[in-house]
Amino acid sequence: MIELRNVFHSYDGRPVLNGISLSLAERRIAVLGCNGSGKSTFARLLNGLILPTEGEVLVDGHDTRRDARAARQRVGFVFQNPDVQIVYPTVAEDIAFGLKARKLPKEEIARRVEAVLDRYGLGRYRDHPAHKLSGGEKQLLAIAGVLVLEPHHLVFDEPTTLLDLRNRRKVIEMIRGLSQTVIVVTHDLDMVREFDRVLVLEDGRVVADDLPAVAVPAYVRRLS
Ligand SMILES: Nc1ncnc2c1ncn2[C@@H]1O[C@H](COP(=O)(O)OP(=O)(O)OP(=O)(O)O)[C@@H](O)[C@H]1O
Repeated sequence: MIELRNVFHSYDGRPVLNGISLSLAERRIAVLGCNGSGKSTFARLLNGLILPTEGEVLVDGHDTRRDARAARQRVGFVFQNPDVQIVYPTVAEDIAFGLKARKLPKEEIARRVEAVLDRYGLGRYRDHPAHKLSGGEKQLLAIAGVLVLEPHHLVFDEPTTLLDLRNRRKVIEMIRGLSQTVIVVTHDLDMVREFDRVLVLEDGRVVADDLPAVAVPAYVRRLS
């Protein structure tokens, strides 16, 4: 479970999140909101990429400030743009990167990389230059590179925004098949219809927190 306790965040003294308290335990949680409402800031607080200006974020009881490493290892983060996440020349090397950083034995790294390549249909790209993949394939690679680390929770920041229809479907399928808790920031209202919970942010506050059937229409009404 990820818990936010009276969380505030400001950039250079300008408040962006204003006193959010939530327990996130459902398997599929979406975060909706207009541009600038604070969604990315919210998402980044969940794995300690950003620390709250005030308040606390706890990941399975680990405080992202005091126990940053343990908190971070539990929450995988997938950025909107996979280019910021892909750092190594080939697909297999890129997936292995996070495991090497954790100093796991070579055999275990090889085993886990192969398992993820197979599972997500990336096997044929094993030795392929990562920068030559299509946008959708890059997004799948970025997700695979996070999943290989076996996080308990996954945060996606607008995972389908840059994708065409076919790749959008692939990524949605991939997310659907995950066993972890998944928190997705998105503008994709279709994707969230099957989720367990939808949060709507406005000016850094949660203005709706409900099942999709209730929260999505509430969000659409607020837009009009
Ligand atoms: N690093 C930063 N420094 C200063 N201001 C920032 C920074 N990151 C975000 N902001 C500002 O904080 C506010 C909230 O930004 P945030 O990216 O969290 O919103 P968002 O809901 O994800 O928006 P979008 O849908 O456009 O991605 C915006 O006004 C933004 O300009």
